[in-house]
Amino acid sequence: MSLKLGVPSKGRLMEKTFSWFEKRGIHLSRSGSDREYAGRVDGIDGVSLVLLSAGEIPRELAAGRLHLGVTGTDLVHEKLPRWEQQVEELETLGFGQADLIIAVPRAWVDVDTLDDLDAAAAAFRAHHGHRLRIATKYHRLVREFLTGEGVADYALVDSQGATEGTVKNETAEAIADITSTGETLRANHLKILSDGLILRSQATLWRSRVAETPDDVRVTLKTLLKKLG
Ligand SMILES: Nc1ncnc2c1ncn2[C@@H]1O[C@H](COP(=O)(O)OP(=O)(O)OP(=O)(O)O)[C@@H](O)[C@H]1O
Ligand SMILES: O=P(O)(O)OC[C@H]1O[C@H](OP(=O)(O)OP(=O)(O)O)[C@H](O)[C@@H]1O
Repeated sequence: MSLKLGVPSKGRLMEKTFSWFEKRGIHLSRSGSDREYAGRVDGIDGVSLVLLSAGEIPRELAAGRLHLGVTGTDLVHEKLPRWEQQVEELETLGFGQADLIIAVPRAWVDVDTLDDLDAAAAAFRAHHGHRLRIATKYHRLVREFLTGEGVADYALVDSQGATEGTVKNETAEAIADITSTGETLRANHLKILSDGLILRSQATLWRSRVAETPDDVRVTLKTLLKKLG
């Protein structure tokens, strides 16, 4: 049996993950055409590369179909309830840094904190007859955070991309999304609440706690982790 290593199949996370491994003597590459999601591993025997969406890596680790996987902290915490029981964080990789935050329109001059948001939400409901809408793909993390902070009078609306645009498009009044440089927020006239940081995320190497690990895989894992330092 081979050790299955899951890596994001495209974009910045894939390229940076490939270079991170390369620096440690392990060459990961996509085999075949640009559009073919098959991979190869040179520099160590017994490891198969599985290329898949960053968002699916947590589930595959938790199902034991991957032994190791690279994906963001945000995706593991969002997708896996009690994630510590299912995966072990082996190493943070120093890229893919992004903050999950709550942001509101810059024009809301009286709303700078979660308390202000809570007050605005009550006023919004009284005025519009429905709850203030927060667009996000991070449903679990946002709910847990707002419950902990005592904010209750809102509704989450699902947004799987271009989340900052939902305010302009009038499908939400506020958003909870990842920000890195802050450019997308600025371009969409949004501001982060001063106490609206939910989670700091970065690309991380995770080990499945449930994947079947026969002796040959155990030996490969040991060799690999030694190389990765
Ligand atoms: N602007 C950014 N800068 C740095 N990291 C980011 C940025 N946006 C997202 N990320 C991180 O990259 C990882 C992958 O996010 P992304 O939303 O692209 O994955 P995904 O949902 O699997 O995408 P897809 O389904 O399109 O492959 C997440 O951990 C996220 O925190
Ligand atoms: O703070 P910034 O540097 O501007 O980066 C933040 C943006 O990056 C991510 O989007 P992505 O490019 O992955 O596209 P998406 O909207 O389809 O998720 C994230 O969802 C933000 O929209």
